[in-house]
Amino acid sequence: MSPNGTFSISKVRPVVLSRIGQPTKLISPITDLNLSVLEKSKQLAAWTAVDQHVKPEHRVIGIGSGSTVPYVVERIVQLGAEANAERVFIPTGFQSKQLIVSSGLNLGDVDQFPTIDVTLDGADEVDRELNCIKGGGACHLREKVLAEAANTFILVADYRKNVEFLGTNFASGIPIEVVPFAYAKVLQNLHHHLGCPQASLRMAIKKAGPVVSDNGNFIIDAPYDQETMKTPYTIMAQIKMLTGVVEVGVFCHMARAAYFGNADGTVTIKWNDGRVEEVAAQA
Ligand SMILES: O=C(CO)[C@H](O)[C@H](O)COP(=O)(O)O
Repeated sequence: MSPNGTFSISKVRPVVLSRIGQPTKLISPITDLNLSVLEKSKQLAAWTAVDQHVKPEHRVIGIGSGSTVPYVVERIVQLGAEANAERVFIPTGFQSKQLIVSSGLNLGDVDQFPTIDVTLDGADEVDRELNCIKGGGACHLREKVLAEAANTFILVADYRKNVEFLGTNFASGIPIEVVPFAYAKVLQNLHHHLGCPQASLRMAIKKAGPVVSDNGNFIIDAPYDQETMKTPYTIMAQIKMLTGVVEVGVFCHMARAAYFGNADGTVTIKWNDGRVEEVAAQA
């Protein structure tokens, strides 16, 4: 890695190391010299996940949202026009729809294809049991539908998202999509009945007023203490029961594996059976 934070190697011999350090399988070489360490880690996670989970026989593929997912699409495009000709790609929102279309891939929707072979998506944070926070980009309603519709749901993220307990680095809280007219009532419930006095309506940056989701709804961010976040299913279920809530950005027991690109060029893979693998590219 160069002092300015970019990878300075033009090509490396790719090797996958298992947990006990034995080479097991080849992965993608590092070839792009211009990406920052953070971007490279996202790319490594995404490419490795595509290489391991997008199978030749897969026909319906879910594409998630965020800044890591473009590398998923980049890798899928590299599989070639012939490999992708018979496939249809299902987006989780406006961003991934644009990505699919601009990449020349076939676009579908989940109402046409309610069963998906594999969905690959980003995450705001993932804990040791593969529970995750999603919705930093306000797409978690469609993301959860595509995660549930998928036979295999895979998370891709950079090293900052790999945590023991949710809420460690992602401090803004649990994203909650609510129907607009109910937002004040949901906030009141969170403040007074669900132990979250800091819950607030997410405001837009380059627009006056609140963030509006792709579904025309508002987003509330609800930060909870670490003790609460140690049992994310409980708080997720309680929030979901509030009338006016459309979806909660906590996904429990859904992912088969999470791929985290690391700053040193390795990838950590956490599996839903508790295994943890280290995948390394060696010069
Ligand atoms: O949940 C999401 C959007 O609602 C994204 O998947 C999440 O925010 C991760 O994004 P990034 O890859 O940019 O870190």
